[in-house]
Amino acid sequence: MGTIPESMRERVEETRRIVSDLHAELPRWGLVVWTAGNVSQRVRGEAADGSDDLLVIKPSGVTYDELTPDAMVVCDLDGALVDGTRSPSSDTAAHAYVYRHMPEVGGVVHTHSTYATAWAARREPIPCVLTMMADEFGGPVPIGPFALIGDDSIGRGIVETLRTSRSPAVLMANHGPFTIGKDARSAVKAAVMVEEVARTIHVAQQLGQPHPIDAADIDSLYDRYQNVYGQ
Ligand SMILES: O=C(CO)[C@@H](O)[C@H](O)COP(=O)(O)O
Repeated sequence: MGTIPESMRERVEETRRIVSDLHAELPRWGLVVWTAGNVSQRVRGEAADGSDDLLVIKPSGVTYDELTPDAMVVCDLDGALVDGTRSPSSDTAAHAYVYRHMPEVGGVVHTHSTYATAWAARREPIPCVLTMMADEFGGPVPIGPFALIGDDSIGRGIVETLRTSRSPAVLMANHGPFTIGKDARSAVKAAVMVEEVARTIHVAQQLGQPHPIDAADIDSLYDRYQNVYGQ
């Protein structure tokens, strides 16, 4: 097992608190059952290429009411355990792959939220027919390839899909949503929003054919929301 560099210790402990708190948002927003979801955040090291970055993630199979900052696990970007008393999430390899190949990403979330996962089961991208989708996703929410857990397959599928999309969410085929963000809070927001639009558009489709939004309007909405909205 590696060690946390002295220069990163304080930021790692703060990230443990952040990631522990954000896991409580998954059941709060109805995104998980039992332990079926995880949140991680990158802790940047000293190396310019990010090779000494670390990630903080939940321990595998632990229910959300048992999670505390001290229970959070620290890994390197190969997914190897650096600090922690329990095994890291079974999705750690996927989170680590995303951090290695998308240096701008600071947070990753995975859930099996019902409506988004139903779209994943059908391998159907969520069409951009809501202004909320244009705001948050800049277009459709794409489908990633079917990939088995256990190696870099899921992470590779996430990166290959999101590299060609403005969306911070990808629906991995027959599995469920993975989301990314500049930090873990942004990735949790994307997980909440992808479940919301998956539900709304599912309802809309029960009533008829949703009307598409023109590409120019999607661009305008996305630009405003990403660069003007909020504080
Ligand atoms: O999708 C899977 C397993 O197939 C995982 O997302 C688990 O559902 C959550 O695993 P842990 O984070 O508790 O290891």
